[in-house]
Amino acid sequence: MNLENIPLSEKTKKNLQQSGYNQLTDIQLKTIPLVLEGKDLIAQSQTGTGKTAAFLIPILEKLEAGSKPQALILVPTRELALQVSREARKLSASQLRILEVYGGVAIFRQLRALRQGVDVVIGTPGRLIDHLQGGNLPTNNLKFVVLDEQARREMVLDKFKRKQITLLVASDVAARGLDVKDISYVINYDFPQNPEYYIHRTGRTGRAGASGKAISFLSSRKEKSQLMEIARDRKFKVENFANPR
Ligand SMILES: Nc1ncnc2c1ncn2[C@@H]1O[C@H](COP(=O)(O)OP(=O)(O)OP(=O)(O)O)[C@@H](O)[C@H]1O
Repeated sequence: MNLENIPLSEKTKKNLQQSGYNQLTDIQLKTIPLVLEGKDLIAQSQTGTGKTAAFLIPILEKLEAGSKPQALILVPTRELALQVSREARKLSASQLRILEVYGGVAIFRQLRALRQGVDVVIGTPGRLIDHLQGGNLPTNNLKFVVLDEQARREMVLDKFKRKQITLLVASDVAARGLDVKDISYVINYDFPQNPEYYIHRTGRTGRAGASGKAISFLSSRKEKSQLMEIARDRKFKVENFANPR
C-alpha cells in the first residue's frame, strides 16, 4: 500500500482498493498530487504504466455529480474512448455520469445523454467537434481537459513506420528523435526558424549514412540565403532552385 501519503479522500482510496489498485504506479504517484492542486501538466511514461488512471483518479476525486460536462477527455480512437470510459466508471467513487462520444454510430443516443446531463465526456475528435459545433456540449462548466495525445501520436507514427500512412504532416515536435527508415523526402512547408531546426528536420531523411532529400518552400530572399548558408556549412547540394519573387 502506497496510498497513505496521497491526499485522496477515504472514499476514493477505498474504491481504489476494491478495484484492485492497492499500489499506485510511479506515474500515478507523481501526477495525482499535482492534478489535485490544480496544476496543468504534461505526463509521459512507458506503455502500460497506468497513465489513464493517473489522470482519471484525481479528476474523478474533484468532481461532484452535476448537469453540465466538467471534464473533457480527448482520445484518438473509439476503442480508447471505450477503454477510458470503462476505467472511469471503475474508478469513480461517486455517481458521476460518464459518456463516450465517437463517430460511426448514431448521434441520437449521445444527444439524448448530453441533454439529460453528463459529468465526464470522453470522445474522439470528429464527433466531439460535431457536438461542439452543434451546441450540444456546453463547455462553460469544464474544469478539466485531457488530451491523450501521445496515444495519438504513437499510433499515427506506428502506422507511418509500417507504411500504412505514406505522408506525415508534423510540427517541429517530430523534428527530433523520430527514427523511421526510408523516409524519401522531408518537405519544409514553412522554412525552419533557425539552422539547427533545419538540420533536425531534414535529418529524418537519409538516416544511418544513407543520403536523403529535402524540399523547402522559400518565401523570401532572406530564407534563400539562410538555406544557402546552411548548405555551405553542412556541405550539401541544393538543386532545382527557383528564385522567389
Ligand atoms: N495502480 C494500479 N494498480 C493496478 N492496476 C492498474 C493500476 N493502474 C493501472 N492499472 C491497470 O493497468 C492497465 C494498464 O493501464 P493503462 O492502460 O492506463 O496504461 P497506459 O500507461 O495508459 O498505457 P498506454 O500507453 O498503452 O495507453 C489497465 O488495465 C489498468 O486498469
